[in-house]
Amino acid sequence: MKIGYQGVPGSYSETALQEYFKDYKEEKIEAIGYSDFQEVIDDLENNELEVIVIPVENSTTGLIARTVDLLRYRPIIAIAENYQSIQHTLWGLPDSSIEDITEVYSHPEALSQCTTFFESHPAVTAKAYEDTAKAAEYISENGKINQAALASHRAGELYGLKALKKSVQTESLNTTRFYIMKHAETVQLEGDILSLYVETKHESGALAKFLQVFNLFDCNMESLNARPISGKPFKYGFFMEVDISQMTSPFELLWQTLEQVSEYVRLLGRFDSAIREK
Ligand SMILES: O=C(O)C(=O)C[C@]1(C(=O)O)C=C[C@@H](O)C=C1
Repeated sequence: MKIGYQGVPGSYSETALQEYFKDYKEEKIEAIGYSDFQEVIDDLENNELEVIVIPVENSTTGLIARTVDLLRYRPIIAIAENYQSIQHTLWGLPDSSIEDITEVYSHPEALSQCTTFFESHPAVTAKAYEDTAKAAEYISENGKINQAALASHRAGELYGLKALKKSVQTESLNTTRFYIMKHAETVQLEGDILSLYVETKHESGALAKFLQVFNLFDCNMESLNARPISGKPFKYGFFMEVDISQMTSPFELLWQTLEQVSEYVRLLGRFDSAIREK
């Protein structure tokens, strides 16, 4: 089975993939790293890949808009979620020390999870890189004593680097949530959590009407995020997740009602919570 992720070996996405599929025995797993989220998602849509693992939310910085914005109009669907504790280590060359460091490379998301480190080290410049593990690889290959990377324990070890500081992230409980996604045609929908994206009608109370449906169907709202709609300045679409475990009506009825009160609604995922007690 071909599974796509963004990054190179040692990235957090690869770790999420390995952990989620660790007990999978049906066929051999081929993990394929991509440099770009758009390409990973395109290849799932084109059936070049069977599954993808992508980060969608972080406990420190919130919605990962770079990825979820790409999911809005595509026939792909999340069938599960996975949570990873993200503990960033500052990795340098074997003979460098933290006082030598003036440039720190990492994925933009990882850099933004470590703002207090940069505030307390004003001489250090944050440099955006494709992914955390690739940044570690770059430090190793570039051989400059003043450069370091923020990356996982596994990435630092894989690329032969020295840990200059552990747990650099601002929040000790820093956690990233990943979606495990498949092509919509190949999916059997089940699970208590619905992930959806909606654009409401342009009339007063339209969003309130949409949300009222969840109240009527005994669905518990878990999250709501507004994102700008491309090509429509200052118009917003909404990402939301709801828990339907208390719902007694058929799913189809809920869905028909949501379609009636929206301009556009797409199911982005249906799965069981990986952390909530049943
Ligand atoms: O660069 C990586 O290691 C990734 O897997 C990407 C990513 C992200 O996009 O959020 C994944 C988890 C962490 O939040 C930091 C970076």
